[in-house]
Amino acid sequence: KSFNVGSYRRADTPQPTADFFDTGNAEGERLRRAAAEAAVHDMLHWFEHEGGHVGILDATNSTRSRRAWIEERCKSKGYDVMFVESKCDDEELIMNNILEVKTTSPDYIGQDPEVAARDFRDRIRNYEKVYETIDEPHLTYVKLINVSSQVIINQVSNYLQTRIIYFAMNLHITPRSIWLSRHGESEFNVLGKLGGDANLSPRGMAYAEALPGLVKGSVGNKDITLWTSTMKRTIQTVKHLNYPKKQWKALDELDAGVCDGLTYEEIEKKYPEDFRARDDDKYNYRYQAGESYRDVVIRLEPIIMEMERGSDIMVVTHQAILRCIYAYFMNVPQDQSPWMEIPLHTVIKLTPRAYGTQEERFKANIPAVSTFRAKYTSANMGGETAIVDAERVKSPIARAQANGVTTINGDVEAAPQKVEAISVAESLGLNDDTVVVE
Ligand SMILES: O=P(O)(O)OC[C@H]1O[C@@](CO)(OP(=O)(O)O)[C@@H](O)[C@@H]1O
Repeated sequence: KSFNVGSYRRADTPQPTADFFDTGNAEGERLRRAAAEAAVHDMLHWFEHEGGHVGILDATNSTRSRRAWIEERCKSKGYDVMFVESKCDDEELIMNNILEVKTTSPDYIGQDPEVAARDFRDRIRNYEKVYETIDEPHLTYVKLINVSSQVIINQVSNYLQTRIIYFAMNLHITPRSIWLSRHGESEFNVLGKLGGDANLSPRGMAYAEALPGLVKGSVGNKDITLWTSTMKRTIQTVKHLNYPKKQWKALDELDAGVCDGLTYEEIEKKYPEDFRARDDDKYNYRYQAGESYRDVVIRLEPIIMEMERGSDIMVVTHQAILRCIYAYFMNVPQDQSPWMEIPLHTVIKLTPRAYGTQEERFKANIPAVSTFRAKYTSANMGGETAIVDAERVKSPIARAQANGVTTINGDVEAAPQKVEAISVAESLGLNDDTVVVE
């Protein structure tokens, strides 16, 4: 979990000018100190009382005294500290950073970009006055110079620290985008069956044909690389795209083990306990002889690392895999990520920026079944929780879907649990125009 001192400071001082960061400004110093103390306090509280494991204190800890204070606060509670310093003296990189900050930082929203750029330069000068690069021999640190053209490490002693170094070395700041799509609708999707290695349905093939046109506008002349899983449905989906292609086993769909090839309804009948257990904790539930979302996240590590290292990439893969990749870039909590709706026949474009990832969606006008199934609660039976769950999802169609009705471009098709779907739809006040159950 990240504790960004800037956002604590913004609670009092949303858009300070550069003078605020001058150490001669007593009030600025006091407020900055208070923000840092609040962030450290919350981080330690999170470790002690909320089961936190790895906290990131995101701040300009750029003096020896500040680092000593952080070390003392953490060590006194028994927590290890590792510092990551990003040092930059390459003028071009600094200019790029200023451009990025003035367009995306909440400190400069709504301001004249030129004024923002000048102010940020002055702020850097104020930081420089007191800056002491990290070189304390006893501290654990990684120092990245000019992004990662030089990397200095010190007192590294455990596995997690080496992973952090590896990750930091793969980061870059060259602008790029990532296009994500599920494969086109498959024959298994139409039947409601999980897993397998089915071919695309005729509508899935139509999506494959439409894909070049769908991405053309946003990809333009960029040299993108196309990644798929090793499964037929993703390979068939990229058939008409003319970019270099690479297949990754690590992008194959979550392995449903003994449930592979079954529908959700069949699983519920055959393995009722498993079915419930998965709904209770979908992130951690591991299919018998198969995988959990947690397992998938671990096997995706090399993919994520390559994505961080690389340039423009389009990834065509599966529902569960896309949930994990999307959650990584969009910061979706673990317990929510397996329940996200990632519709078929839609391209999601993600553009990582300094202060968060921008998202755009391009929907092909080709109908597809919905493979989304909501958590099994008494909501499915139209009970009290139906109301709670229904409020969580916004539109009437999404509400119907969340309760087991499958949607095709506005028409609602055969519901897996027809009777429940009708009663839930009625209890939600959906009218005949919205819900058609065959
Ligand atoms: O974790 P849940 O929500 O079951 O979603 C994963 C499922 O999505 C599916 C579709 O239902 O992916 P896919 O589109 O790759 O076929 C299943 O194969 C897979 O088991």
